[in-house]
Amino acid sequence: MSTTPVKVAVTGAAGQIGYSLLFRIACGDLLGPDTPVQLQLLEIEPALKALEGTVMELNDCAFPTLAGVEIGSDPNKIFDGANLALLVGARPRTKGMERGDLLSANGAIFTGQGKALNDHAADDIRVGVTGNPANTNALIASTNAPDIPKERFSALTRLDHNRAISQLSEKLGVPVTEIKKMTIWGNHSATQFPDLFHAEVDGKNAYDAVGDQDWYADTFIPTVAKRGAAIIEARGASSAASAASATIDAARDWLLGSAADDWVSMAVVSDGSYGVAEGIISSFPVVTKNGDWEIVQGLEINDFSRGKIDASVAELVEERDAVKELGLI
Ligand SMILES: NC(=O)C1=CN([C@@H]2O[C@H](COP(=O)(O)OP(=O)(O)OC[C@H]3O[C@@H](n4cnc5c(N)ncnc54)[C@H](O)[C@@H]3O)[C@@H](O)[C@H]2O)C=CC1
Ligand SMILES: O=C([O-])CC(=O)C(=O)O
Repeated sequence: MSTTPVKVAVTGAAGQIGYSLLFRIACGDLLGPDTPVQLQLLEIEPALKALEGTVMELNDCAFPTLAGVEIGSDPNKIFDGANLALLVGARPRTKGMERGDLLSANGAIFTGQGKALNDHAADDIRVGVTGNPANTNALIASTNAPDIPKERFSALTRLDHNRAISQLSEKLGVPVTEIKKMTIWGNHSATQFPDLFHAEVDGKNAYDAVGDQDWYADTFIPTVAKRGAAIIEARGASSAASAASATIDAARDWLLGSAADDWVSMAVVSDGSYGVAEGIISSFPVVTKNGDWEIVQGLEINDFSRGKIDASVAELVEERDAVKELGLI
């Protein structure tokens, strides 16, 4: 095992996603069995007592990869020297809300955290935002961290990506391992566009394998895009273990690389590719390597996809304008 621990900061550590995420990171699911991790956990003051209990449990697991745990409510201290920051801490929506309704409640969290990351994180910092509305919160954090390259911020659409794979696997009766090149475009919201036109099932085109435009448009897309709401309806609380799992998948692939015959969905700063407004944080198909990502280029976008991508991008532009109005960026 290498000796220098990777410092992983997690915010909202006492929340429900945190309760799953911390144990997965600590046991090596993020960086593998040979890389020790130091957890640096941020919570608001009233939640620190509960977090102390979680830390007791982390210690009780005696994970060989867990080098240490620090907790606190000051982002300037908790982000000090962090190599990876997973920004989960934010209010979840409840029944009947859209994630965008959380902008005014959660947006301000990401200004202060962006500044603290800017001033204290390690030079190689990567920042993954899970807290909703994730894309625009990532934009707020990035804008408030002008010294950190914009490419170091991403928002989580990997849960949507995994949901799309799972739904397709169920429909076609194939294992999830046979499904490659899934893409979520746009916002982590009900306007997101899960794209089957470029996905593959056992090497063949997924849209053709389904062969049913009505199922694609009227069942698959809304099921994936509204899965978060369906889980809130069923569980009475928003998805937690699956969100933690996707947060791990996304960070692991970003740092360690995506598979050679596949790509992943990540919301990253747009360079204008595929006509997506420059500067917003929108989900694309990306390949990753050593902590860097590249948008997959050259995919043909048909009229159906164009309309869906444009609608989701329009929503992101509206969210950007709203947080500008609120003085957060
Ligand atoms: N992008 C995605 O795919 C998903 C995103 N989410 C979002 O993740 C966020 C967290 O969800 P849960 O863990 O279920 O919520 P939760 O309410 O169980 O936990 C959130 C935690 O964040 C803490 N917190 C609040 N303000 C903070 C601050 N300024 N600094 C540090 N910690 C702070 C709270 O004290 C709480 O412990 C929500 O916004 C939720 O909507 C949830 C599922 C999927
Ligand atoms: O739906 C929500 O509010 C939580 C979330 O982001 C998801 O499950 O995708």
